[in-house]
Amino acid sequence: MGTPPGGRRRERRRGPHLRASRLSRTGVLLPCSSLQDRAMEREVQRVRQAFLSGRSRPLRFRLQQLEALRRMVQEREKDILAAIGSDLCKSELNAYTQEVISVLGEIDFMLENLPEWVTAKPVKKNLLTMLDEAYLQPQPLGVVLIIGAWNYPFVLTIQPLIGAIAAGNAVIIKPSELSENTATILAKLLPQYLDQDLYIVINGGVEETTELLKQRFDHILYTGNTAVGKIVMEAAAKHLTPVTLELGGKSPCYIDKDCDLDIVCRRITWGKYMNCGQTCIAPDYILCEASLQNQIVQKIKETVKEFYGENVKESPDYERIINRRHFKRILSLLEGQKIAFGGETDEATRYIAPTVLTDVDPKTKVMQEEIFGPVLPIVPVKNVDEAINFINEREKPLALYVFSHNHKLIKRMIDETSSGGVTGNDVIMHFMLNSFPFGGVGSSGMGAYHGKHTFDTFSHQRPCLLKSLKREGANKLRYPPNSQSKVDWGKFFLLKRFNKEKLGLLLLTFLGIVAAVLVKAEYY
Ligand SMILES: NC(=O)c1ccc[n+]([C@@H]2O[C@H](COP(=O)([O-])OP(=O)(O)OC[C@H]3O[C@@H](n4cnc5c(N)ncnc54)[C@H](O)[C@@H]3O)[C@@H](O)[C@H]2O)c1
Ligand SMILES: CCCCCCCCCCCCCCCC=O
Repeated sequence: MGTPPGGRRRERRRGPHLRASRLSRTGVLLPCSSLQDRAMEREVQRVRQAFLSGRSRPLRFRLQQLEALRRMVQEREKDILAAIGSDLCKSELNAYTQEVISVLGEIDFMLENLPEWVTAKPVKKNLLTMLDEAYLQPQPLGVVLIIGAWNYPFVLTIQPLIGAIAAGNAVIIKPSELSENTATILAKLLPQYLDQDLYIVINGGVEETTELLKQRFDHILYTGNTAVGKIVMEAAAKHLTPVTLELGGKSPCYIDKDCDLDIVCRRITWGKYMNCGQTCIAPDYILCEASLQNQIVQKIKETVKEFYGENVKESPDYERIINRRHFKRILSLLEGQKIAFGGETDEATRYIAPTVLTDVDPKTKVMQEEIFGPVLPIVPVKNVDEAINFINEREKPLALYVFSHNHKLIKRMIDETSSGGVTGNDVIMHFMLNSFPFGGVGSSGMGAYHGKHTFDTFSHQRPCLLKSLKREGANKLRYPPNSQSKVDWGKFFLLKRFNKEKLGLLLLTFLGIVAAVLVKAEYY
């Protein structure tokens, strides 16, 4: 079990940390001044120089760095779990299953598949290129910036890093300052295991992030809220830097009458109250027929007792809200609502009990913003049609959940709505399958990562066509002066069409057969 949240004492510690406005990299602290701005620029330059040295590119080097990262996680596991524990009041066991497992799994997956992914892939050729070499070569983008989130501060920062290293990039990692213990441990450990010039950690708050975003990167992957996502994208646009935005939204959960409510409520309770509701893909609210409401409340209540015991506050499996700002924000969502159970809070420890709200009016505040806390509103709807309309009238969510024995209903819900990802008859679990791209759509984000998708996000698929300086006769067809005969040849080569009235038809046909045979021989 990590250090319990220190309430006011911890809040005070975080204040000066931000005001000091320090750029800390491997323990380097700088004064708050324009000197710092130039220091930021120099740091990015230093990383770029390291990238330009070319040493991040060889497969052997990437594999070594990934192995070193795995060693770091294994050797310093206790320190990492303690840091996550202190930030979110999370037990070591939960920190391990919710964060460390995914990181280790992702590293293993990369190590296993990277040799194949980095290999150039031949592409299908046409008649114009049949004698040439044509392939796609994945190449690193350059210097990428990863801005991590605080709610799963380890996995949401390190998982993108794994793919960025695998793709051969240099990386600047900016952990969230809200999860300050994890940010500190990352700044301490990563330079001990990874190349210190290619992969650096810059810690700081809004001021440092703002300064960092003025620099030029070759890609930015940001995880966090939609408002800051827009700031990141605006800053990136100044340099035409591509972005991956892993944002949030209100992920709906539709419960059909035809289902096993015991199991449904157990799965929803797990996904909603894990990490005290601070999960980007947690079910945000429930849509169901009014007749189901009371049963759902009763079953979630029973499950909460089964999971966390009589006294949730004492459970090692129940976390706390990250800071006082978010604690107060969540409390304000309860105003005027019918609390079916839960609702107990403790400001000193930022505890909010697992809470369910019933008969929630969609116009109230709790239905206007992502909750990101352990509060579960139930909004009654007449039927699945109304549920689909309800979802489609709102911003596209990061996740969608639908529970039913009726497979056709689940398929219909998928066909007629849009969201980043979907899990049918469960919650959260699509995050755990790394063959899926993880990301949002519309206001819940753009781009995606996990597994090969992270490698692709941080790679440029470079089309390479290698010709010979011989065979100039055929190339003359495209040089001026143009003629009808050249156009006919062009049609033949590119459109596989030829003018039947023209002489030479027989010759073209013959050439076509020869070309087809050659292409086949070249391609297979
Ligand atoms: N899609 C995902 O994978 C994913 C994962 C985790 C969280 N999220 C989303 O993140 C949100 C929760 O994050 P939050 O809203 O509590 O974050 P927050 O408001 O607490 O701050 C997020 C970060 O943004 C930075 N920031 C704030 N203002 C800034 C500015 N003007 N310029 C530059 N940087 C600035 C802060 O330094 C901080 O590190 C939720 O919407 C959640 O769904 C998404
Ligand atoms: C023992 C079984 C292991 C299964 C573990 C499932 C853990 C789920 C962890 C979910 C992490 C979710 C991260 C979501 C990102 C957005 O906030």
